[in-house]
Amino acid sequence: MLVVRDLNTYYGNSHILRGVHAGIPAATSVGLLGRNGMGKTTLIRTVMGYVRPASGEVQVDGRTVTGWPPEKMARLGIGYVPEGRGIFPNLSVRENLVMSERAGIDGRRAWTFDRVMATFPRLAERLSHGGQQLSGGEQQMLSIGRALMTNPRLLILDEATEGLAPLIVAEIWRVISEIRATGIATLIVDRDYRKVLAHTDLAVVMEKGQIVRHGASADLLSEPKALEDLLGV
Ligand SMILES: Nc1ncnc2c1ncn2[C@@H]1O[C@H](COP(=O)(O)OP(=O)(O)OP(=O)(O)O)[C@@H](O)[C@H]1O
Repeated sequence: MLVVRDLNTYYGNSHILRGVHAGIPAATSVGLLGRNGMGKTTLIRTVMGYVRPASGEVQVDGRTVTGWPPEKMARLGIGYVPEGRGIFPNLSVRENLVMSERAGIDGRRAWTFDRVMATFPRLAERLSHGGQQLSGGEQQMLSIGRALMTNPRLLILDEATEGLAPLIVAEIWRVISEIRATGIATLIVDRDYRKVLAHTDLAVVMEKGQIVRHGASADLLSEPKALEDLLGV
C-alpha cells in the first residue's frame, strides 16, 4: 500500500536519504533496522510529510502523495507514533484519545475508545489525568492509543519502547502483536532487533541513507554474520 521510490532527503547540505526504494504491502508488518544515524527516522519523517524530499516519490495505493502534510497522510490511514511520543501534555488521557477518534478510510471503526481502554487497562485507570502526569510508559501507551483511535491501515512505530522499564516494554510488544493480528500493517523501528524480527514479516536494513538489505525477517534472524555486518550486533 505504501511505496517510496528513489527518495533523496537533505538536512541543509547533508545528504541523508540517498535514493531509498522500499514498500509496505497491505496488512504486512515491516521492521526497519539499522545502526544509529543511518536515516530511519528521516525516512519516516519524509514519508509522513514532516520533511520534504529533494527528489523521489511517495505513493499510497498507487497515488503520488510526495510532500503531503502529516494531517493529509493521516487521513489516508497512516498512523504515526513518533520517537519521543506525540501526546498533548495539557489535555487529559480521555481528551487525548477522543480528539483523535476517526473512522478508517474504509469507514470502519474497529478501534473504539472502549477497545483502546480494554487494550491499555492502565490508561483506563487514569482517564482524567493530564498527559504530563503520566509515566513515560503510560505516555507511550497513550500515544499508541491515539494512533489506533484513527483506525489506521498502517501504523508506524518509531522507538516505541525507548527508555521504558522491562515490564512496560513487554506490554508494548504484546500490544504490537495484537495490532498486527488485526490486519493493520506496521512499520517498526526499535533498538531490540530480535524483537523487531520476531514481530515482523519483512525486514529492511538501512545503512548511510540507503536500503542495503530486504527480505523475510525470519531469514535475517537466522544469519548472525549479516546481523553483525549490518547492525554491529
Ligand atoms: N533535524 C536535523 N538536522 C540536521 N541533521 C539531522 C537532523 N535530524 C537528523 N539528522 C542527521 O541525519 C542523520 C540520520 O538521522 P536519523 O535520525 O534519520 O537516523 P536514525 O537511523 O533514525 O538513527 P537514530 O536511531 O539515532 O534515531 C544523522 O546523521 C543525524 O545526525
